[in-house]
Amino acid sequence: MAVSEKMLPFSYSNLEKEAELALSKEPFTYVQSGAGAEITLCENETAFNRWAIVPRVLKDVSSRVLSTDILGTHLPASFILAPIGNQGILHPEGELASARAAAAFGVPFIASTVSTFSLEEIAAANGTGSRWFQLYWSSDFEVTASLVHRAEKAGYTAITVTVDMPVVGYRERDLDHQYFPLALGKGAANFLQDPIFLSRLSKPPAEDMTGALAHLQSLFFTPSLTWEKVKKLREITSLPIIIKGVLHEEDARKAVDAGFDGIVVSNHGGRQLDGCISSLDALSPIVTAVAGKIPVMLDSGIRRGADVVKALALGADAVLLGRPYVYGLAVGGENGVKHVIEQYIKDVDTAVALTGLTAVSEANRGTVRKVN
Ligand SMILES: Cc1cc2nc3c(=O)[nH]c(=O)nc-3n(C[C@H](O)[C@H](O)[C@H](O)COP(=O)(O)O)c2cc1C
Ligand SMILES: CCCCCCC(=O)C(=O)O
Repeated sequence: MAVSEKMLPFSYSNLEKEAELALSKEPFTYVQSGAGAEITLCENETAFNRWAIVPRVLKDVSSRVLSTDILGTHLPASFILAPIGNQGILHPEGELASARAAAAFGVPFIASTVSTFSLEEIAAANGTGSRWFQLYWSSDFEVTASLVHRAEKAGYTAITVTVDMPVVGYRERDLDHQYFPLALGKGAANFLQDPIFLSRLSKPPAEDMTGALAHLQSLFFTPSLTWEKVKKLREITSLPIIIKGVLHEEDARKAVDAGFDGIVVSNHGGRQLDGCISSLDALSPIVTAVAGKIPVMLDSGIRRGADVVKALALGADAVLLGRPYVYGLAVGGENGVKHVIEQYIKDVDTAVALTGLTAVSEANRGTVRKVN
């Protein structure tokens, strides 16, 4: 029986196990692992267990609204697919398969700067679906601007700038394997098709791929990035700009003051600073600081429908789904991602009904209680 015909797992843990069977150890570890001792990776999930939903009964939940709109983008079940780079290490169709699956359900897809396929190829696969572009700020500003302009032209409707990677996290298990997909060229498509990037090379990639990838590595990180510099994005795009990777409420205030349009509370799935706060624990002070001025989204640790309800109850406007959908990709390509999306929609719907809500917008602080 072909993988795509097999019954795909419903539980996150079985999906992860199937992905492990489908992949060789290096790419599987790249997705599964976190930084350091993986305390934060683990905390991202256990933080959800410290909150319990306190359901209401006899509320007539026969009709339920799961959708929300964020910055002009419709989210059918209050989640978006998170930017995940290098998806070609998981399946030959990589982001193309994920973007097609997202479009089939009308779920927005965030394409990473370090995708295996270029943002134009992903846009073509996503078709009439909705998509945002995730930006890693390049130390060559003209390359950054070029990526943003290409994203605008290709129908991306928001820019999500990830700010939690001034340097890469100390990912011990990837170091053990000496496995770095960016260095292998698995996330280079956007650069190798960029006229400004290409103009910087002394030889075209076809003649010197090693040199092209070395140049990419040399401009990829910008540890000198500041609020002042990132504000320059406003001068080069009229699209909404969302800051991803905020954990401190003071930074959330700065994002509002700097005129950004949204925040993603995220610790990058525990892949950057091990020992930092879980996203869920960071959420409430940020929601208070932002005071409804801009949307607040959350990722890192969303594994089931009840997690979505808990995040919304604690003030998130929507969530990003990360590892689960790329495990689906590894196990079954486009069908695998479709399966995961379908199950999350059903699971959110079930959790909403059993919480006693008729719409996700009804989730509030009274929906949950801190239990330990
Ligand atoms: C394999 C992998 C690659 C990732 N690549 C990116 C990326 O290119 N850009 C980005 O902003 N975040 C990236 N992230 C972080 C995700 O967007 C998201 O914050 C994280 O997956 C959330 O944690 P969770 O998957 O455990 O829920 C990546 C995460 C994983 C697991
Ligand atoms: C050199 C590290 C680049 C990593 C880009 C993808 C990503 O964000 C990740 O977490 O992995």
